[in-house]
Amino acid sequence: MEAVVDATGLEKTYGETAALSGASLAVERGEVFGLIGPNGAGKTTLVRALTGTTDPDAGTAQVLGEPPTAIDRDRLGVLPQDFSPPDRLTARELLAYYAGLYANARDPETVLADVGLADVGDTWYENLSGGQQRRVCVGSALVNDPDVLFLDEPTTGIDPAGRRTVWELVESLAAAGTTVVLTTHDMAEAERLADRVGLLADGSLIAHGPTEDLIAEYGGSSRLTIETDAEPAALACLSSLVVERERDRGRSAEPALVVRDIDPAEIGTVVDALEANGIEYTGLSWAEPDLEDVYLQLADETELERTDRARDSNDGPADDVERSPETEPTQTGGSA
Ligand SMILES: Nc1ncnc2c1ncn2[C@@H]1O[C@H](COP(=O)(O)OP(=O)(O)OP(=O)(O)O)[C@@H](O)[C@H]1O
Repeated sequence: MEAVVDATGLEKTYGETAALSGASLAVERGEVFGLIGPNGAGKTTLVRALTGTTDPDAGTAQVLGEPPTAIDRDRLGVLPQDFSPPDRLTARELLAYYAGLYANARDPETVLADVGLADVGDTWYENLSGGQQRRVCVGSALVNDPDVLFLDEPTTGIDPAGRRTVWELVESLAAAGTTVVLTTHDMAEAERLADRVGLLADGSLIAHGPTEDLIAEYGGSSRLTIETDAEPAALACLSSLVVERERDRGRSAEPALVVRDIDPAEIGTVVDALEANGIEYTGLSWAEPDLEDVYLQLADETELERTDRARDSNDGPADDVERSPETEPTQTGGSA
């Protein structure tokens, strides 16, 4: 299939900082590609290199078969992370203004409704809430009905209902054939929207693939989390299972007991064992691994690698240093 976005070996350095260090990626027509990665990983720089708003120091990028600076602007939609339109125009006027810049723009009224802002269309941009402002920005990025749409953290600051509105909009655009590249820190957003996800760390794509493949490869096992004040007794009565004390991300800052690799059908056995031993618990939740597990696993590996590299450079030449298998990169500089 034809790659609509095609980048190889992109490098970009700001002073001492390597924002991109050999990033490669290929996105096919009609695909939604989600870019995830820690703060400072290089996501925005990659989007900027792909949309012609920054020149890479090395490497090549093509969008729709052209260098990014040569693309017909009617075919490209870009929502920068820090887009700020004029304050003293209403949401409706802003969308009409941006529509007016293109030969074949969508009807701005339809776009206003699509981003869920029909009832605040006459409010000045400066008086819209942060989430409403971001929705106007999303609308203005796609008002030209682009063939390729880059969205840099499109839903930051948008409430859960508004986020769903934007997700549905992206889904309907993708269904109609628009190629979408989006960066996000919201793993649910990447999991829901992206056909493929790429994890960027230290300026290169260290893993990429369909979400389910990444979860199968890096996500680990299912877990049953048990919150109880009687941890020693619970550990003793569940001694036939693999139980560890872990922080259950997203719920409580306190570590809890976690039974790993457990089938939902076995939850009853655990509950029976706890009750038979008179162990009270305040919470019991089961979860399958998801993209957040992949992210945390790979981010941990990257951190380990970075520590390793720093230690090697302090120790002198790395050639004679033996690395443990746990700290080997999972995939480096691969092309998505
Ligand atoms: N114009 C610039 N001048 C100097 N340094 C920059 C510039 N743009 C980016 N950087 C640096 O390059 C690195 C990558 O930044 P980038 O904004 O691409 O990361 P990101 O993955 O988008 O981060 P975030 O998730 O926080 O948005 C960071 O260390 C950043 O400080």
